[in-house]
Amino acid sequence: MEEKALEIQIQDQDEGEILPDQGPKQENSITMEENCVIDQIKETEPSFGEEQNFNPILKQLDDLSTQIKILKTKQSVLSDEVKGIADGSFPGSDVSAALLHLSSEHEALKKKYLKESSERKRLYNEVIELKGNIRVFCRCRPLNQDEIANGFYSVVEFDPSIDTELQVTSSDSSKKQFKFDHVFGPNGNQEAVFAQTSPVVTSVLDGFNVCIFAYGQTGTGKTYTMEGTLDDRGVNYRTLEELFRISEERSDTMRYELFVSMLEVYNERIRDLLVDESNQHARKLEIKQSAEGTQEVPGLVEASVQNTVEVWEQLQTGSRNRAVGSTNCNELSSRSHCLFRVTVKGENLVNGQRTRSHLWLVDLAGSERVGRTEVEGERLKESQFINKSLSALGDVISALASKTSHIPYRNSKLTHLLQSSLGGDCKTLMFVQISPSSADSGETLCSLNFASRVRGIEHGPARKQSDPTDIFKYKQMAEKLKQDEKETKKLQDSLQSLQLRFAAREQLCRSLQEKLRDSENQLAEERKIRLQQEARAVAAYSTKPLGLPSVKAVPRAPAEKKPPLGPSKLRPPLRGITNFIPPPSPLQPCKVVAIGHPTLPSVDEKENFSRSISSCSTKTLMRPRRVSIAVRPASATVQFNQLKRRVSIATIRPEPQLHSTTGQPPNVHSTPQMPRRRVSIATLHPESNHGITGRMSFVRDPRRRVSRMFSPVQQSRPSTVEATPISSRSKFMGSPPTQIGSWNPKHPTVVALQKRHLVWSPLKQKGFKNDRKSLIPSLSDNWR
Ligand SMILES: Nc1ncnc2c1ncn2[C@@H]1O[C@H](COP(=O)(O)OP(=O)(O)OP(=O)(O)O)[C@@H](O)[C@H]1O
Repeated sequence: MEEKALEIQIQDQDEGEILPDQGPKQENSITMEENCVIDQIKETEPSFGEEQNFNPILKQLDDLSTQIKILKTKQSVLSDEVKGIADGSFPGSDVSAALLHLSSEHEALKKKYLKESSERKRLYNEVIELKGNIRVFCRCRPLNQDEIANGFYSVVEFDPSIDTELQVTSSDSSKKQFKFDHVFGPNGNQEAVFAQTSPVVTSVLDGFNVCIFAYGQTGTGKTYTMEGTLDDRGVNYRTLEELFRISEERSDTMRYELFVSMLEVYNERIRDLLVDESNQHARKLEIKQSAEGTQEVPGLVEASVQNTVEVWEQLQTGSRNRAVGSTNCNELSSRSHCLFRVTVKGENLVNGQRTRSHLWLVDLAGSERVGRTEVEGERLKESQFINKSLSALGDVISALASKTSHIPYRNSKLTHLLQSSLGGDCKTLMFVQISPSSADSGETLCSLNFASRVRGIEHGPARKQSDPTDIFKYKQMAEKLKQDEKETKKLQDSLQSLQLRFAAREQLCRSLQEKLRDSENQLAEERKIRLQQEARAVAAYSTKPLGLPSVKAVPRAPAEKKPPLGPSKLRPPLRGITNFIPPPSPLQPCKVVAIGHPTLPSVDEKENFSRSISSCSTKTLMRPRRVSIAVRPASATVQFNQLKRRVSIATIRPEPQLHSTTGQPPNVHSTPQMPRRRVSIATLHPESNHGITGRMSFVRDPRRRVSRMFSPVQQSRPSTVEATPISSRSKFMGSPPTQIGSWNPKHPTVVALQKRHLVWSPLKQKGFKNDRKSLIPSLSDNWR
């Protein structure tokens, strides 16, 4: 015991001696302690020091003392070295500067790397999205021995040059074509299948949820595709292999941890397949929503896996525990949905960012219809549950396809579990497994139709990566676009109607132009005749003795009468006429008194006026046939208009005596409320009592335009002339009236002048595409 204590003491002392900060002082104290210990031993051992009683322990001590001395020497050398280093042999400022530079460079590179890494992720994700976040592959197994033996044949055709299409001949011999993201024929091997699958799978390492499931009739190869065999591994194993490979590749910058779980949904119950059957009863697994909004199964075993060997072990364990039944379709038919979940936890070693994502690999139960499997009892119940969950899957897919606000994920355990992996921001890949056999053509068509529905889903992944403000902006833009479209449609409609109206107007205008031309010709003709008549009248008058004032004496030959115009000639000329001013007449203008003016001329004045009229009556014949009279209500003087070819319109105040003079009916509208209505004024007639017979004044009905014009040839009935209401604008614009009341203007120009304001030509309007030159302005110009 004592020896042991001594040994420990010495060891302690040795340890203490090698400490660099203990100087020579400590060394001396140790030496003293050593001597002291030797003395103590000598005391306890009386024979100590004698040759014959030499103790091997003491010899050992001696050796140790020598060793200690050697060590002490070494220690002193080392401490001298350390002192030397501290004094100045350590790398100097250059090295420090280089180190600083390197560390800043390292930081910059780190930043660059992070940026590039996130860009790579983004681009990769974009590629996947472009390919489709929900992708559907179709895989057809080869005909098996039984089928060949039974004489069944293949009803599925593939075109080797097109790997996205297949054709199925149904029982009624009709052919139906289907198109998917990829089609694998009976010769398609597991490698080829995984080559197309791997881009989706690796998204899980970038933090995206992924779901791959195999759907199809029993015995079509769902388990073969997902699990495969020992010699020919399926998607599950290959996926894990790939994940390990990539995580190894990224080990410099990322650290990944992989966990696997395996569960089964059997008769709407969740079973953990990594737990022995004996322990199952104590556990009841339920789906709960986590704080992050994902669906979790608390209590589900998550086995950590480091390599593919471990993965394969777990897969085997799960497969053993899986509920497998027996039906007519397939002896090893799985009667449950098998879900293999890989949880990937990633940590970015550069920036410390962490991710957690799930990859679901699902082998669904057979999709065949219940009637086909000829089962009863427990098997029937299983089939019903399977069908219920598969139809729930179909409903979810259908709701996603139609973009309804409510997706019925909770209608079955299967869809509830896969909620975060179907639609939305995850990647989904579906294998539709089919049998080529003619015996299964009905089921094959059902499966393909279901898969086509899945393929019809429009993915909406942009939600995940889009900025909410961007979404709002896009929404606003979309709404604006909608409104713009509506307005454009409205404008197009109105443009169309305007074009129709324009075409109608143009047509009308053309016909009016035609008629105008006719009228002009007729007018020219008529004027010629008129001038001849007037010349004759002047000649006859000049042969008579002077003092014959009355024009009445001038015999009027029937031929001199202005030939009446036919109805078609009543069509008024257009605006060219309204501005027509005839060349100044060589004759004196005829004075005219405005009737209805407050300062009516006296009798003498009237006589003088009558004489004047008589004297100029023949001259009047030489003048243009129409004169204009304008009466200004405020003016006290009689105004004579310059003889023009236009009829002016006067504004008349209500004058009771005027009515009595002109024999107007008492109900003529002359109320003060309508003093400014315009009326048309008639021309003179030389035979009038006052020299102004035939000149009528009308107060116009506010709702009707009334015009009255007397022609010299109509002198026989001046007082019976009735106001002729001008037909409405539309009437004017339409075909010429065949009957215009009791009074028809005989001269087309008169009619035109009365209505000139109503003439409108669309051809005059600016902005119309049709730039055909209207005849109207040119005619007008000519007239001017
Ligand atoms: N592409 C294929 N190439 C070769 N053999 C295949 C192929 N697909 C399936 N098989 C074989 O067909 C049989 C049935 O396959 P599997 O068990 O995978 O079908 P299943 O759809 O999973 O059936 P269940 O719904 O009953 O699970 C298996 O023997 C499998 O080896």
